[in-house]
Amino acid sequence: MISLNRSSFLNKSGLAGSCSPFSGAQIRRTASVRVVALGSNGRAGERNASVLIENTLKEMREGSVIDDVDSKPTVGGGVQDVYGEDAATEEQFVTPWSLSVASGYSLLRNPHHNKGLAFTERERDAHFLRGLLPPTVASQELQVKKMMHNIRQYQLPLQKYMAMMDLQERNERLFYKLLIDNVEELLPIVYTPTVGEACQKYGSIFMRPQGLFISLKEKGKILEVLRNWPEKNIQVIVVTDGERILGLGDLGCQGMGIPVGKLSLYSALGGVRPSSCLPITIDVGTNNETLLNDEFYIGLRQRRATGQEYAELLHEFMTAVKQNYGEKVLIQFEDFANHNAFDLLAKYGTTHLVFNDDIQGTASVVLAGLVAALNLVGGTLADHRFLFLGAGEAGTGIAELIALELSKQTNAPLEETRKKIWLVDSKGLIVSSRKEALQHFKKPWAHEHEPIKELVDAVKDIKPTVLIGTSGVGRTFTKEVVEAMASINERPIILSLSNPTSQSECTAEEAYTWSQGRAIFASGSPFAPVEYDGKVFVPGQANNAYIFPGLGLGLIMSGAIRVHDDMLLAASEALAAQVSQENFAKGLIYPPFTNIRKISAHIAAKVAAKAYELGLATRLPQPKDLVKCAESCMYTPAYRNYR
Ligand SMILES: O=C([O-])CC(=O)C(=O)O
Ligand SMILES: [Mg+2]
Repeated sequence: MISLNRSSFLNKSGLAGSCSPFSGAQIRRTASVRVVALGSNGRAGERNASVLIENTLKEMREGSVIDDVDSKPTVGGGVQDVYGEDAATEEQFVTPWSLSVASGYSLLRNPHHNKGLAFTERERDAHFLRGLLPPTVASQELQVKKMMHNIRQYQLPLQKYMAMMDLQERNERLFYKLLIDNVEELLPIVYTPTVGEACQKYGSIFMRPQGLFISLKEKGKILEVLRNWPEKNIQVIVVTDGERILGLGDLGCQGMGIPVGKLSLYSALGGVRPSSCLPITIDVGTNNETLLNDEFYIGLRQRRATGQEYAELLHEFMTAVKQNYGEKVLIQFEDFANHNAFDLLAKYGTTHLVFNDDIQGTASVVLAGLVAALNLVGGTLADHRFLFLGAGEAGTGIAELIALELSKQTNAPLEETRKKIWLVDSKGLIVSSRKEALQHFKKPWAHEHEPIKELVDAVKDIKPTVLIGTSGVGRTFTKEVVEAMASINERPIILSLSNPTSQSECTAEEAYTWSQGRAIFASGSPFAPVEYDGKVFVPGQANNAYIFPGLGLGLIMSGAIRVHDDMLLAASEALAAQVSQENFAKGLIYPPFTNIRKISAHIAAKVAAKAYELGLATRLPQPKDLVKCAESCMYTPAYRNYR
């Protein structure tokens, strides 16, 4: 006997929260598929049932079940809850979708539906699970407690990472419950710094593939590859080509850890449903000799394709994504090398819903921190002078967003406000005499000045109030540099943004010690609190993880079709507004991650409001209360009850 256990039994309104973009007709049609399929489930109808199921699954895969139902506009953005699983409260029932042969075995092995020991007696009866589980029925809370206990036993962060990935592949809701309820503790595991180490060792620790791998071998077939992914309703893609993974450089195909990690934050921190998230790694080879010679390397064993070959593959990818998922799928570019990142953003920014997290997400989070820091140091943004070490994606991206904000605040042209911002790269201060030889994204920062080679001399000469590290090179904010900052400023603002921890320009301890406890410090990867001179200093984490989940949610829920710089400013403003007096009192310029879902809802609301204001939102009419809308859209990982 074959049973198709897949359906959506929704709450009465059939809405995924009060803001569902979902039409009733779609929902009825989806539900009826299940009724028909189960209706043919007797022995006599077995063959017919299996044909019907095949066809139904094929239809669902191709989207016709969901898409061709209604002449009215249907999905206008929003966080789709296609099967109503998240709309259902804990009291309401859903049916888990899984194809089984008179056994719940496949249900137990389906990470979207598996609840392990939390399957109730009733569910064990209804879903052929008897005997496949030991007799105990455990609550999700108890499972969380046990998992956290187990994870804390591991000595090495990488072991914790592997345990978390294993859980994600085994029981998705439990994974997200763990992550959401223990965000401060687990963020450094599923994200920076541990994810960096995981990418470096990805081939050796590789167990089950996560995400979609698109290599040069798939040229000409990318649309087919996308269709191999089991989920049809994708709303967010994070894509990397692995060439600049954090500050660790070219990790080729092993960069997959990054899109996987970023998207788990989309769901945990931003409430975007996991089934609508798609991690992708584009493998065009690697120039990393160590990996090319590593017998466990999982990617193409060739040097990187460049030029036309690269551009063609990327273009096929971008075209296929739009063709398969439509205009409103968000594509987040992540950890591309400078030479491709700026070009891809410029090329596809006008035709696709794209943003580059390293250029724009990082810029937004840093601007938020600087605006918040004004509460501690006083003055306006225009009263400050900014010096960067590192003039790549993050450096020039942040610089440009600061200049844009300054221009809006002071009505001065961008060319003028840029002059308050100075950048140092590996060859020294970026000045006009170097202009000809500079890469295009550095040219706007080539101001009139004598050449200066060393950072410390640039600090002494420019006298910045804010020093920002985006170099990808660890320990470059030396004692001399920090002391110079502290001799110029009562409260020097020092941001060491490079990731992971090994690449941070200085440690929290160094920043506080060398500035005699006067620095306002934040870093890209987390540092533990530091005790100095009998006082405890809590460093902030200036990481784009504050921004992209809320930004993405705002784009999706408004049905935005393009990302605009003003949305990044809106996100930044929303984040800065979430820093409380209590945080300031501790010297913090970012709120703690514990409240991140609330923060993301506020960011999403501001971003969506901006999308409506700019005429870039397609989900109409505009919901009245965007914060409520964002909150009601959010995925929650509590188990659903199965009928
Ligand atoms: O992933 C992170 O932690 C922040 C980021 O985008 C990067 O460093 O490339
Ligand atoms: Mg990145």
